Amino acid sequence: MLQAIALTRQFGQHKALCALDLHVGPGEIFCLLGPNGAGKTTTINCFLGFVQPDSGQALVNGINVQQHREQARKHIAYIPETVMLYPYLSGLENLVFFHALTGMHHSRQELLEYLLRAGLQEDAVHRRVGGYSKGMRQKVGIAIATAKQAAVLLLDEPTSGLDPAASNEFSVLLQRFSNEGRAVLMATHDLYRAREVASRIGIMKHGRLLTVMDAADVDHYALESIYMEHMTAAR
Ligand SMILES: Nc1ncnc2c1ncn2[C@@H]1O[C@H](COP(=O)(O)OP(=O)(O)OP(=O)(O)O)[C@@H](O)[C@H]1O
Repeated sequence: MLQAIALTRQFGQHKALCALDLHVGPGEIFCLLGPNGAGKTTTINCFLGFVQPDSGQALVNGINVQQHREQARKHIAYIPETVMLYPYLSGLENLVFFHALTGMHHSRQELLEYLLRAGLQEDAVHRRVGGYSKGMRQKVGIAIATAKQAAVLLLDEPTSGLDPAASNEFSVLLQRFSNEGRAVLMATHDLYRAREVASRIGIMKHGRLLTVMDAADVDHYALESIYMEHMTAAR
């Protein structure tokens, strides 16, 4: 569903991505770990078509993003670290607005149900988003993503700043995405959450994917230890 083939991108003299190969299949949750500047966001931005690779390919459902950006984007839902919403509109009004942009046509009632399924409290649905917490805004983001019914979900540090309960609820929602056969690629600094939710975990550094492991094969301590080994190694 998601494939990076020798994805390479340089900014000035700096190599942000060095021949990155990555594959995320249907129903998989792939968590990308790595220090600041490792290239996680650049990878996601290549799949979104925000960044053009110098060489290599980013494929979404077999569609080359660089050649057919709009077509590829139809298959993608994206949740950034901070979901940008209209503060003077309610959660439901935001969802109605952003959903209309996808060209799909769910009824208001159906969209309301998407919001509730994303975990937004019923009494918040009609309140202005300006008064929402970060976790509540993320839930609207999840509802926008689920209502789009995209095959692929891209997330860039979606749980940063969420309290543990909200972060846990977020994991449950990701699991639901995965159970529906969607592919999920999530960049995160949260080793604990990655271990909890991922099917596979990749560690990036200096634009390279250093290792990929099945989450089931490591416990939290082992993951932290593998991560630290890579961070302290010369390369
Ligand atoms: N538009 C840009 N112009 C110049 N350099 C950039 C640009 N985008 C990314 N970079 C550089 O590419 C490298 C990788 O950045 P990227 O944002 O992909 O890292 P990251 O792993 O997501 O980091 P973080 O965990 O801090 O979000 C960094 O050195 C960054 O400064």
